[in-house]
Amino acid sequence: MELLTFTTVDDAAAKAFDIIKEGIEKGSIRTLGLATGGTPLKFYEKFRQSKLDVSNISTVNLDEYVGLKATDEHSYHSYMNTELFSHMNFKESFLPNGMAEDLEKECLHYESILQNHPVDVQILGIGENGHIGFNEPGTSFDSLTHVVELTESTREANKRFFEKEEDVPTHALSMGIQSIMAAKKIILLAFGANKAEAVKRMLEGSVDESCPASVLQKHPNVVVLADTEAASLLKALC
Ligand SMILES: N[C@@H]1[C@@H](O)[C@H](O)[C@@H](COP(=O)(O)O)O[C@@H]1O
Repeated sequence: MELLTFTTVDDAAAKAFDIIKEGIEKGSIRTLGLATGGTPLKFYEKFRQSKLDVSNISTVNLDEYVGLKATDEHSYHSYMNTELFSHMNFKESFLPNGMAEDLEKECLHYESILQNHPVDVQILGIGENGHIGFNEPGTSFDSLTHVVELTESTREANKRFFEKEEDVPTHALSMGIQSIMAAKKIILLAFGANKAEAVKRMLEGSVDESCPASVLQKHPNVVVLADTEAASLLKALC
């Protein structure tokens, strides 16, 4: 895994966008994997300001809450529309449908979308407990898209996007770890001191299902773009 550290989130987001822009312009990116949360917001700002032509590009998102309509302002559908999709001309964009009547069937359907749209570059954030997508600690490294019961720590961390913690959905649909690992390249963004422990476990800990992000040590092409705070516990930098 390659690690690049930056003094500002802005610089890290610019680097992430440069990698994506180059891949799109060279034609090596046809499908882009996208993430939500606070971490990629600056990256999306750079993306929408670029006015890059993405009419040949498909996108797939990592996850969606169960029980929120696409139009609900708290859904990841809404987040993506606001931050990126409504500003750009992507060919097509896919997110799991958290309102599907049969969630298990929806997971299989989403996996077939991923099979038909192999991800060239996947953007990832990381949870404070080392989760990627919504794959909480203990998730099998063999997992495909699945229904997840969110941990209290994840609901607590995400309550800032809602009026109150009770409003945070208890379940989500998430690409599995195996689905994420299928991407040809992964760019993981990590910002802030609250991510430092997870970043350390991801890069320097054992590869273990108790830290989902540690699986990335087994991927041949991962770049971690971190700010100095998120990288502050790493041995090489101490
Ligand atoms: N499902 C999302 C992840 O895709 C995200 O990477 C992570 C970190 O979120 P944030 O960027 O807001 O810290 O947790 C959320 O729960």
